Amino acid sequence: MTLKVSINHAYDGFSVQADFEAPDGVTVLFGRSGSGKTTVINAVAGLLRPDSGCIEIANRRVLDSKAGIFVPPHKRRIGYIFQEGRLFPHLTVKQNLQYGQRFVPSGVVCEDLDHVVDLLGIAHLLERQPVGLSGGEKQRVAIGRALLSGPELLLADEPLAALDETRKSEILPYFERLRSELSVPILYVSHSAAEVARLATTVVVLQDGRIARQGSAAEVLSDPTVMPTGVRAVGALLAATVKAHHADGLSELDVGGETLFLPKVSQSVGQSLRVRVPAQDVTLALTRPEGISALNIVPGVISQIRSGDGPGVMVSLETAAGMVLARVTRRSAGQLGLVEGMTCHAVIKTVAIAPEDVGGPAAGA
Ligand SMILES: Nc1ncnc2c1ncn2[C@@H]1O[C@H](COP(=O)(O)OP(=O)(O)OP(=O)(O)O)[C@@H](O)[C@H]1O
Repeated sequence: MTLKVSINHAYDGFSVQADFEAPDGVTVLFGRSGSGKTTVINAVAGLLRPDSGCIEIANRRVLDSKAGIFVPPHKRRIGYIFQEGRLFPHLTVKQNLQYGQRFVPSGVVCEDLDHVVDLLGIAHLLERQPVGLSGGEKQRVAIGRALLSGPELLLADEPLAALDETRKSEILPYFERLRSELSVPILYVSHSAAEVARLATTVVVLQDGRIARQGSAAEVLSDPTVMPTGVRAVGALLAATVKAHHADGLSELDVGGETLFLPKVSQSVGQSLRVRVPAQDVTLALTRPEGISALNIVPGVISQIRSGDGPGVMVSLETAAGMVLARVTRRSAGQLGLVEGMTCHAVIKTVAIAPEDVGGPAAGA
């Protein structure tokens, strides 16, 4: 099932022009505040009628301005997850979930309540009222309600934005499960590189109402020219497998034959995962360093050196583990004589990799 969007919409002083396709999996609409993300997602939901354009959900045309087609929101077969759960306060969790089921069109086979409850780990909450639930619990119920409405597309507008870091990391694995266990595509709005790294199958970057780039999470996160959140968020996305967990709190990963030690990850041995390695946490050395505290040293060949206006340069290193990026100063690059084609070593501090940089499985990475 695919979502196809081609819309134009103008406000006073700002216009949005977006043309993209969202295949199965999670498509993240990635952009700064005010770049037009909500305008696009609201047009898909039918909450906004764009000036012109076409939108297709699973081969059904829900908008065609030329043909005068505009399917209202409740007939679009969309599950919408808002920033804050928006549960009905007078209903129990179970009743909130059952409310979603009222919208399943007759003849449509939909997710089963028990399966959704299990998927989201909310069985123990079913008889509770929303008032006592944590932000993360509310959001899981809201996801469940959206799933139970028999959607052909899930829309999530910054669903983690209202949560603190702990709650965010509690919810992210559920979105990962939705991505791998359901066939419903998800259009997910975010301005967080970590969420893109964890979830995105495809990324659509919006800048000033226009699509600046569309590609895989690995491609977008490694391109300093399109990163909406600035150069500090640029990094490589590596596909890894858990090899072992050690008693000293480290996990050992295999990344294309290279070994990477990280603070203990939650995945079990044999599982695949994605690891985001921020470019600014990578140091370069011309020879394999010795007597150094960093545990991860990965050799590679410099494939690209990009410089912008600032003091830093972005060095891409082709390694057995995949492309690793290092952000170093222009001065260091000059002193080391870095040039494309040169062999050097990426030094990655274990503790620089945060838990939110690690997710799994690695599908679509
Ligand atoms: N109803 C409106 N009338 C006029 N301008 C609007 C309207 N809605 C949005 N805009 C403007 O359009 C631009 C894009 O807004 P939009 O909400 O789509 O961006 P966004 O990327 O979702 O931002 P945020 O992450 O802050 O929600 C902004 O400059 C906003 O001020």
